[in-house]
Amino acid sequence: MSIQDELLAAISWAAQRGWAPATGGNFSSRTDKGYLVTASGVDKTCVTASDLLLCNLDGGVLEGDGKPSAESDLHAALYRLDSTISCVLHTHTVASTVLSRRFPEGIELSGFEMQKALQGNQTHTATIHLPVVPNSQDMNELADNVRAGWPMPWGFLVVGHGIYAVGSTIAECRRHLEAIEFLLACTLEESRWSK
Ligand SMILES: CSCCC(=O)C(=O)COP(=O)(O)O
Ligand SMILES: [Zn+2]
Repeated sequence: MSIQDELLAAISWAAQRGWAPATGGNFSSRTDKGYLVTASGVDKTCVTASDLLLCNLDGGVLEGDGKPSAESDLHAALYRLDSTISCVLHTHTVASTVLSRRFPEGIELSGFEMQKALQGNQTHTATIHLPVVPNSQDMNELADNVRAGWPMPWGFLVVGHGIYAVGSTIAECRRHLEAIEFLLACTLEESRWSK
């Protein structure tokens, strides 16, 4: 499968799960010339090849019509920051939005078997830290917030905004995104126990 087709499949997969409501979310994959990224403001449930733009690593458009994602410069910053990142998938979900507002200093996870889906983890007994960074409409500032907490091998949350998952392949990035979302859904559910 081509990178373009694999990225389109990942976008459709995420959007069908309701993780990209109201045009929220943006998705990209590294290519030999830069990265392919979703156009801004498109309905992510029906993205086609014409909704993808090819950008260079400074975020400049090389090919494609329309405007790249409003958050394209953050994708570019991530590809520049870490040469092992080949895919960035960003979603807006209820669990990530609520928990990033509740825990802006980051989220500790332990005891979940699903932690092992996050690269480098072999046991549910470890305590792992899911980083949360402050939101900004300025992508340079948002990228600075991410750089301040680097490395973030699976991705991070942005306060009141959503999940940015990263991976060395599109498949790994999908696994990280799904695992993070699952772990956050469990954490949100558990927060109801004390009520
Ligand atoms: C509709 S949600 C606000 C914008 C946003 O956070 C997002 O992820 C989508 O922006 P894009 O320009 O990539 O469509
Ligand atoms: Zn967003």
